[in-house]
Amino acid sequence: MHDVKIFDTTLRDGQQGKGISFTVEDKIKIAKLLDANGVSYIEGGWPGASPKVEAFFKEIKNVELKNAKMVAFGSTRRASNSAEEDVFLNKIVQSGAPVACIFGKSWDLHVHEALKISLEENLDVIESSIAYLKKSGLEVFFDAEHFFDGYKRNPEYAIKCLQAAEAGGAEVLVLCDTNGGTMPFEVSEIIEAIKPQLSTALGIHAHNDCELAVANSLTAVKHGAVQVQGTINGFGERCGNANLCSIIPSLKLKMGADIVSDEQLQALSSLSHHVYEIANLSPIDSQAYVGKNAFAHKGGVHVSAILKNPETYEHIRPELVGNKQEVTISDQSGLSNLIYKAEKFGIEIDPKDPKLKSLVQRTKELEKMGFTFEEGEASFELLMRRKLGLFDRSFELLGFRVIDEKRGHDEEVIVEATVKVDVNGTIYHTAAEGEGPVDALNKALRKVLEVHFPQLSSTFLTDYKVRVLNSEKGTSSNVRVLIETTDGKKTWGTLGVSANLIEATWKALIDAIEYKILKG
Ligand SMILES: CC(=O)SCCNC(=O)CCNC(=O)[C@H](O)C(C)(C)COP(=O)(O)OP(=O)(O)OC[C@H]1O[C@@H](n2cnc3c(N)ncnc32)[C@H](O)[C@@H]1OP(=O)(O)O
Ligand SMILES: CC(=O)C(=O)O
Repeated sequence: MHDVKIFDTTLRDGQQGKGISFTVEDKIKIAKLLDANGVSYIEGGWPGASPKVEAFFKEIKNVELKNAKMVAFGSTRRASNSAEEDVFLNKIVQSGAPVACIFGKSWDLHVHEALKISLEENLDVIESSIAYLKKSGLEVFFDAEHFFDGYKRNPEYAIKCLQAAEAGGAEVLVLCDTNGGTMPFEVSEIIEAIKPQLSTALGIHAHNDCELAVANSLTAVKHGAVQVQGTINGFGERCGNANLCSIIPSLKLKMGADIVSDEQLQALSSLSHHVYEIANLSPIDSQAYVGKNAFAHKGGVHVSAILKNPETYEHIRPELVGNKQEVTISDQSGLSNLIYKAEKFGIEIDPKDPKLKSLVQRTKELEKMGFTFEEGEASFELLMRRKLGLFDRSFELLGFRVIDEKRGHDEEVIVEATVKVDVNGTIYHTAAEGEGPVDALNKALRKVLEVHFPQLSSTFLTDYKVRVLNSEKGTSSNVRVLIETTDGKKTWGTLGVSANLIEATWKALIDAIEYKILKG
């Protein structure tokens, strides 16, 4: 495989995605991560477009980058002025970035409709803009905007635009699928058709409007492209840009391109999550390679096979990209799912133990009632231990009562819970007020339990979700309550199902507490 360079545009095109806005500090953090992860070029933004971009370029000069070069983005010059006079081209030069990437028109429609200049004038605009940046000492890439659409309408003119960029001295001619509507077979055909007419290296910049940006990028590389532009997690305008979190492992593991080291590849999942966190977005669990579910197995047939050999249902070992294998428990589980989980929980089992078969059945019955153990794994571990005779309750409930009292439209609700429990033969009766019924119950219960089990004092609820299961029954529907609890180090999920919201909550709460007591 020929040499391929990764060009990241998360900080420029990625930020053109709706809902994504990075501060200068965010951009510095991301640039450092990209550099550490082996990216060759980092496009920092369009100097002159916003003061934030200029502040970024000023700030990034103080950061020592080990792998990557900074790139300043912009457009070809305005037709009404020379390149030397062009405000934006001069902003690129002043940014201090050693590399410039400018976009220019290669679709005649855009020249006529958007720029409103002649086709000849546009060729001069492209060549003179690039020549000026080259003369200013920069490495220059030309983003041929709408190249594939332009080529399909007027191939001669689209090629002339690339040749004008070549004449100006561009180091790489980047073919842009700006509207994201090109098919991979078109990318193959068009690249093969233009190659003989050019002597400059090609790059690819694909958008994801047909969910093909990654496929188009890899196809372009297969046909000789030496630069792939994309963004972390595929952030970008409309449906996003080509996702580098898929392109990097595909290039390295499937196409043999030596673009990042093994260690950098292992940091990919973490890079993806960091960038989501900085962008204040929730990660997409089903994301290829780096998503939480990318190697999660649910069907019993799959789990049975991966226990024998993971290659049966995994296209790569998850550790190569810093991800991990997971097995979930559901109504589609078989004995193999349970065996896998038992090992994970540290429970020694005899696979022939008939209790396991009855646990598979019980799991399916509970799932039918509305339990989803995929999210309530701690509840499943307790169920498994109970079924195998490996778990005794730490306390017995003798009763609880929750009172909600409201005495007028504008009055606050007063909530009080009383709890009666037996701990090691001693009976306790406690009461507490709370912000709501869950809070009051939790407080009343903890008054007793934290005395006997001090480890509980470090635990608190981080999430509480309620889902109505059979909504056609209206207010008498079953509800599922999912609780997430943490002790600061570990987080675990528990659940309860009932037609009564308080009862469903109680079950989830008790499992959360029992789980912590069990784990010490
Ligand atoms: C495919 C891409 O993603 S390209 C990058 C797109 N990103 C952005 O646009 C984000 C940053 N942009 C901006 O902040 C602003 O658009 C600016 C500062 C660049 C320009 O702002 P304004 O001068 O107010 O112009 P406005 O945004 O209304 O229109 C864009 C202008 O650029 C011109 N233009 C578009 N492409 C090019 C090009 N390749 N070369 C030269 N001029 C171009 C348009 O014809 C239009 O000019 P006009 O005002 O004479 O009609
Ligand atoms: C240049 C660019 O961002 C595009 O054509 O999509």
